[in-house]
Amino acid sequence: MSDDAAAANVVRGRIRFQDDQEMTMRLCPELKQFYQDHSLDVSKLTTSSSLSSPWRFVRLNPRFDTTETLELLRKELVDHVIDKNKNHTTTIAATATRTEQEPLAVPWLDSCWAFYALPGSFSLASSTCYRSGRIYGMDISSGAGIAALLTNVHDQKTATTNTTTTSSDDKTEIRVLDLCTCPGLKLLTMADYFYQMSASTTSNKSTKVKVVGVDINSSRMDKCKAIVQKYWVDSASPHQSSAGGTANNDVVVQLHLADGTTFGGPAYDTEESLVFDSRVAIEERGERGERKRLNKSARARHRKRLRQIANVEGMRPETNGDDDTVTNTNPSFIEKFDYVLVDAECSTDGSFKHIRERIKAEHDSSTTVHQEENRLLTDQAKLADLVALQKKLIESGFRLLKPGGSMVYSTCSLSEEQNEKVVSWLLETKKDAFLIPIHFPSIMQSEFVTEGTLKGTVRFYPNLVDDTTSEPTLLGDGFFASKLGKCIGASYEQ
Ligand SMILES: C[S@@+](CC[C@H](N)C(=O)[O-])C[C@H]1O[C@@H](n2cnc3c(N)ncnc32)[C@H](O)[C@@H]1O
Repeated sequence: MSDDAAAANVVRGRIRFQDDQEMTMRLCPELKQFYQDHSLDVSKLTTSSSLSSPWRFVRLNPRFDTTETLELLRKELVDHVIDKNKNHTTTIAATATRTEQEPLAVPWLDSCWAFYALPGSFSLASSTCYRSGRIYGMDISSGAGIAALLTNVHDQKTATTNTTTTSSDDKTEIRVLDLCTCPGLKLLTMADYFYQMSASTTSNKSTKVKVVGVDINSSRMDKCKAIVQKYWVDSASPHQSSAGGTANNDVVVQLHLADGTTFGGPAYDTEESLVFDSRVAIEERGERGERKRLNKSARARHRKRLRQIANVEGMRPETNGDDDTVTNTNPSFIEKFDYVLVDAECSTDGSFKHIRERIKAEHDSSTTVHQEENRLLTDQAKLADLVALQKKLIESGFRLLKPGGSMVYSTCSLSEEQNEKVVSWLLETKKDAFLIPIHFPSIMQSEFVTEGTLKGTVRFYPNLVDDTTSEPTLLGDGFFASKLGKCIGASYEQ
């Protein structure tokens, strides 16, 4: 075997090299060292175009008929294959594999999450299903993080029919917080999960769910608002909406433009931060019949309505339950949450898109943003600032978690400093915090999904293996996830 051929072999967590690429690009030495230190053998990298997943993952929007969406997707995939093969004389049936023509259900995640894999070459931007909001583009590793947060059983092979832990009949509201929410794909996954639960419930007593997203970045928040509305989170279904049907008020989505490290604290002003509420969007759509750009007076009414909601629900001093006296030196002024996601700002070094951009940045002086990102990994002072922010975010998320609730801390970094060490820090500083093991039995035997260096956490390494076989495993991007619980009551074992 030649050296190049040997390099093309994939071992755990390593990037696949293609020896037919002419141009070899190299990372700056520090960055190269970083990846080597984190199990990514990047001694030689090919052109940026080769550094991508064989798969593109999508999730189906439950507000549309899923059989219909899958049928439409199938047609789009066939067109895609025709397009790819149009310069070849052989027939499509002879050249296209099943995996190219079928949306493939991800076998290792419960089907309630509706994740499908499409060929990596399929363009979402030109897909009608995507443009009409029938499918979301979302990596499967991120999906696994949400499954870990909202369910106890994470793996398809062991999942039972009822995976929810939340549909207790005597509970009136489930509260979910996404502390770093933009652009909002995980927020939508959570809202959709509860939407499906409420749509399928047979109980007369409906469970109300509030999903609250927080982010500090205003341009990302604008994008998030657009995404939330694109996917009809503020409606039962696009068909029902255009036909004047009922909207879904059981799952409310709220967005706050705010600093997650102080959100809900004493000096915190909900009235200022609330920028979207799905109930207001539903009311406005009811008045106007369809979504249009708001004019000046409509914008003023919109602000007023949001303020009214914020006033009613916002600055509510919490009751002095015995749970808070121990954990909370910074009492919260909003009701606490059953589920908290802290998908923290990170150095993004596990993500395909960012790795690609990083490599380009090292060779192209015009891409200064990504050169700056590269420095995040190699400049110790910048890394320390980032870790300090992550600690504040995880601490804030834990402060806002109800005793008995669950929280996921995740990043798309492979760095221990930003992952296991942040979680260990929280466990050491909060006496009522404990780790809940995340387990995906069928894939954790694969070379790309392992337990983290902290027992019970999980690491997904970016999967660049061309596993487009008849029974592919379907793994995605680099990701780290940990699940934490909060003890109930003041007297607990340390
Ligand atoms: C990894 S991204 C989140 C991705 C998002 N969870 C999703 O699935 O679409 C991290 C986000 O954290 C936000 N962020 C950074 N510092 C923050 C802070 N102090 N408070 C709230 N959000 C913050 C960034 O603006 C960014 O949108």
